[in-house]
Amino acid sequence: MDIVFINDLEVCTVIGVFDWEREIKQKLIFNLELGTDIQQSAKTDQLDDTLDYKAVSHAVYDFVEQSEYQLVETVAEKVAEMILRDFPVSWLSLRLDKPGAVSVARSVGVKIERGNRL
Ligand SMILES: Nc1nc2c(c(=O)[nH]1)N=C([C@H](O)[C@@H](O)CO)CN2
Repeated sequence: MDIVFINDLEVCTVIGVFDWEREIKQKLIFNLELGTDIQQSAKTDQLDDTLDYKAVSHAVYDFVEQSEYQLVETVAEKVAEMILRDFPVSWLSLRLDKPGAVSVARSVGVKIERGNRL
């Protein structure tokens, strides 16, 4: 299995459990490892034959920007479901940071793995 990665994708969105958090937008940062097969595209040198990291990045950005979940867990799960459904990805690792959410920590968040490693 090969990996296409996306680092430090930032999205401002409604996220959080407290009343004040429903009134503002906060930054979420995504780091993704996407399991796919890059061998065909390496032979043909054609974008159509690979996982387009630009297309995935914009799909994640648009999905999260329009979402209004309370927990980072839910955002992570829904983004993982969308990627596995809409792109040629068999397995993924997703780290979601909510920087500044806890005053005594630089960042907090979740990391999940979904799908099957081929
Ligand atoms: N495991 C989680 N813990 C907490 C979350 C969360 O999404 N997952 N969220 C909050 C609040 O929204 C917090 O980010 C506000 O500072 C608290 N704990």
